[in-house]
Amino acid sequence: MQCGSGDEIAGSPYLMDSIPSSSDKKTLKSVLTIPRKKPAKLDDVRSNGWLDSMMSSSPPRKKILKEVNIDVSSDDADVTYLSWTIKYPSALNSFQQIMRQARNKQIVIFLDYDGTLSPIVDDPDRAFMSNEMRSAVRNVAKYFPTAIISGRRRDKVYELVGLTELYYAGSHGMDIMLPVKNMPSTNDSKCIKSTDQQGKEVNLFQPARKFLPMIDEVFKTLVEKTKDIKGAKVEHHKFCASVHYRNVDENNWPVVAQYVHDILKDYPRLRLTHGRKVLELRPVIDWHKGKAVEFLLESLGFSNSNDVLPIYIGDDRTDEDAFKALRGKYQGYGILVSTIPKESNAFFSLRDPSEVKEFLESLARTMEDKDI
Ligand SMILES: O=P(O)(O)OC[C@H]1O[C@H](O[C@H]2O[C@H](CO)[C@@H](O)[C@H](O)[C@H]2O)[C@H](O)[C@@H](O)[C@@H]1O
Repeated sequence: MQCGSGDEIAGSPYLMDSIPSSSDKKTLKSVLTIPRKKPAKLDDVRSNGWLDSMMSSSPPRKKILKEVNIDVSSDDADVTYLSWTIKYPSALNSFQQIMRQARNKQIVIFLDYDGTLSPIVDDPDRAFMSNEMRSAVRNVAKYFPTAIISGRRRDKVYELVGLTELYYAGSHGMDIMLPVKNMPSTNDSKCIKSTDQQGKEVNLFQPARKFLPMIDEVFKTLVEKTKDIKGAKVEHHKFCASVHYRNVDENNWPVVAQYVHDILKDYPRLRLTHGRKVLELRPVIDWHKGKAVEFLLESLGFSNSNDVLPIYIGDDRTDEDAFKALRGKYQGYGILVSTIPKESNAFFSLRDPSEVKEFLESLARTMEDKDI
């Protein structure tokens, strides 16, 4: 990726005041997308590794292979992928092995949403899951407790999935809804009573509640700061906020990053995580998708690790916390969804949401066959 040099962007704060000559239309186009008031300097994000992380986040498969000097002919790409699956075998090819491991145990399914149940698309508001995927999830939930653990806000992910029979955790696990009977300690200050979409009484576990006003404030600041950056999009996820740069001209990525970096300096109790072409600001509390998985397992009555086989399917860096957690006490299986080889704490792999659907269908079919 070509990032703009510091000089290109660190000139006058009012770039539009000096219009380039008509022969330089390309430059004009890129200048037009640069915000009028930009951060004073971009040095921090050039030296702290943020830009490298942003560049390597969710790259197209061809680009990655090119960057590591692999000829991008599809045959070679397939060979590279196949050798990677020696370390992270396909969960489809390993299905019988997984089933053998699950003998006499209760399988519990955890699913990430974006990139796992729905394909990655440019507009986060249009990341819909297919009806076929919805039926696959519905069928699997008939036999196994099933939870969705998403970076999105809980009500949004519920709206996208639309299945009442699942457990939902939003904001990277910082907002978990459970039936009243499942909440371990209702006296806990992190738990509050509420009602679900059907008016049923539920408990909410929200370990970052006190951060709500701070996230509101940061969200507003982010919206204001990035409003002139073409393609930038800020999302409020209740307990965290996201700044998307997927649709921002690459020359402006340092500007986006520096804004976020500058805001974080004013909020030492927030930290940054990188997702797929998204920067996420979240509370510094020791809570993430891995903790949420452990919390759900305990709340659902599976604290005896010998009785349960948890399976977590996800595609993002934030899912790594869950993969890592499953390698501990529970000896469960993380399944990484990826079309490109990458290092992971997962055990198995699946290429894309269509393989996720196939895997879920196989799980449900195995149980249906037992029912007959
Ligand atoms: O934990 P997840 O359910 O995977 O949520 C992670 C982030 O997903 C969304 O962004 C990602 O998907 C978008 C739609 O395909 C895509 O446009 C974006 O580039 C991806 O980062 C969501 O919008 C984020 O806020 C979530 O944190």
